[in-house]
Amino acid sequence: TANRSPPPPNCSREQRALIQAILKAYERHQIPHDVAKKLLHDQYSVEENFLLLTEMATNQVQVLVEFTKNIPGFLSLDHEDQIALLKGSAVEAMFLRSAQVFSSKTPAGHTEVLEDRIRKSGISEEFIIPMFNFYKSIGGLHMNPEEQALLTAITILTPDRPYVKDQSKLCTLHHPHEPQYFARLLGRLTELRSLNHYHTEIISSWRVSDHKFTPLLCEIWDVQ
Ligand SMILES: C[C@]12CC[C@H]3[C@@H](CC=C4C=C(C(=O)O)CC[C@@]43C)[C@@H]1CC[C@@H]2C(=O)c1ccc(O)cc1
Repeated sequence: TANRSPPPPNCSREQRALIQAILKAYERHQIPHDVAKKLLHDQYSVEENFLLLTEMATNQVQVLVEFTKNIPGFLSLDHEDQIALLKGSAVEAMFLRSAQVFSSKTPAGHTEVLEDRIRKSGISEEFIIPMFNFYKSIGGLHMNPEEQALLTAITILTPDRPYVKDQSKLCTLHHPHEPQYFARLLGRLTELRSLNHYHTEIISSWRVSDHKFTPLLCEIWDVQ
C-alpha cells in the first residue's frame, strides 16, 4: 500500500519477516462490507444502534481470532494459553481497533455515522467520554499500518508480560525526533487497559435493560 514505509535497515531478516507477516494478517483485518454499509443505511433507534454494534463486535472478534492465528508462533502456544490470551485481550483489541478506525481516514461519513450510533446506543455518557478521549489520544500518535498491526499483536500476545524490546527499534526509526515515542505508545496501552473496566460497566448496564449478546460475545466475555 502507498503508505507502507520501508522496513527499518537494522532489523534482522527474521524480524522483518515477522513484521511483514503481522502486517499482512492485520490488513486482512476488515469488517465485511455489508456490515459497514448497514452503518450508513439502517434506522437510528437506540435498539437498532445496539444491534448494529453487537453485529460489528461479533465480526470483530471473529476477525481478531483470524488475525491472532496468523501471528507467527501463536498456534504453537499451549492451547489453553491461546484461549486465555484471546479472552484477556479481546476487549482491549476491540477498543484499539475502534480507535484506529476513528483515527484513520475511512470513507467520509463512516466515522461520523459510527460515532453518532455509538453515542446513541444506550452507553452512558460517563463511559462515552473516556472512550472518545482514548480515540483522540490514539489518533494523536499518527501510527502507520505497521505500528497499528504491531500494537494490536503486542496487546494480544502480552496482556501482562513485559513488552518485547525490539518493537521500539521500529518506532524509533519512524519517529526519529521523538526518542520517547515508544514510551508514549506503551502509555496508550495503559490507557487502553482502563477501558476494560468501563467495558464491564457498559455490558452490565445493557444487561440490566435485558439486551441480548451473541453467543460468541458471551463466550469471550463470560457474559450470562
Ligand atoms: C467496542 C464497540 C463494538 C465494536 C466496534 C466499536 C466501534 C468501532 C468498531 C469498528 C470496527 C471496524 O471498523 O473494524 C469493528 C467493530 C468496532 C471495534 C464499538 C464501540 C462500543 C462497542 C461496544 O463496546 C459493544 C460491546 C458489546 C456489544 O454487544 C455492542 C457494542
